Amino acid sequence: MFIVIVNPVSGNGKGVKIVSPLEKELKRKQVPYEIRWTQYPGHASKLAEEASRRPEVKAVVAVGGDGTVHEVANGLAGTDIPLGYVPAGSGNDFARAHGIPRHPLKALERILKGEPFTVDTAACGERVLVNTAGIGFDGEVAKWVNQSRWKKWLGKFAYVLGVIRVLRRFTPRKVWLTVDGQEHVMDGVWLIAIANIPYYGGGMKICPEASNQDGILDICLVHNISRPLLLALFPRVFQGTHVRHPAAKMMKGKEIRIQSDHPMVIHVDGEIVGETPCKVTLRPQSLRVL
Ligand SMILES: Nc1ncnc2c1ncn2[C@@H]1O[C@H](COP(=O)(O)OP(=O)(O)OP(=O)(O)O)[C@@H](O)[C@H]1O
Repeated sequence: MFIVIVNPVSGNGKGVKIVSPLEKELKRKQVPYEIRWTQYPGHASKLAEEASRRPEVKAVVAVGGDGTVHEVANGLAGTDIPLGYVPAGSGNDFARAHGIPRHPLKALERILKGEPFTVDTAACGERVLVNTAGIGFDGEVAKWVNQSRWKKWLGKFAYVLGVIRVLRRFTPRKVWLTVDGQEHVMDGVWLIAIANIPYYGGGMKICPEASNQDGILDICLVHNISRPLLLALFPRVFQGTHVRHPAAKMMKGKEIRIQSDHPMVIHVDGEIVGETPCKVTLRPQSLRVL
């Protein structure tokens, strides 16, 4: 039995549109399935957790964007039930990182092949991080994008608009960053990204070396840079060449603690989860993916 969890608001309604061809294909292939529609933010986690307790369930398939993957993975991490993904969002960074086809039927074909592999996740408070967490400037951008009506019209380009908007008013902070027990005290910190995959915000390659199969988290901290220089540096994140700039400090670690002189907004996989202080801990090989 496949449980298909669909977020009807993802991708400006794309999630809804692709359900009918998916159902047609599942019926044609005589694959037993159930469709579950999410009714509110957070519902997908609950549905996935319930599904994971049913012995007849072989996999849970998320249909939506990275927010839906995040929620379904939160319900499945630590269990043996694999996560399948049919992309229907605007960013689709999880799909990009795993080479999951954009075409729904091709993505389904891959799921039905049934070749699961295991990936790392990380714990951030109560949440399981699958893709990337962003603290500070990134958190503010994610907050702006999630609340903005522009996402509906601009898709992933809403993140670019968000960067420009937030840049004008963001104040860099003093940060105490502890990576595997080693403390770094940094002034003028704009952002700290903690990555399990290279991308966030719809293809921005914030930590080009990040991999969810290497047993370590990648960190990109940007500090001591003026507003105009940060704006000039920004386009380089799409190629991942920002890492060569002296304002970008790249690190790796398994346990990361962050404190700041002022609360900084945190997003986990694009969802706002709170403010600093926070702790992110690697959970190696904790999620099965199809
Ligand atoms: N029925 C619902 N009504 C309102 N919001 C929902 C519902 N179901 C899920 N959500 C919320 O919708 C939000 C957006 O979902 P998701 O990230 O999957 O799509 P997206 O924003 O289009 O894609 P992406 O994150 O890849 O850009 C998530 O925060 C999720 O919690």
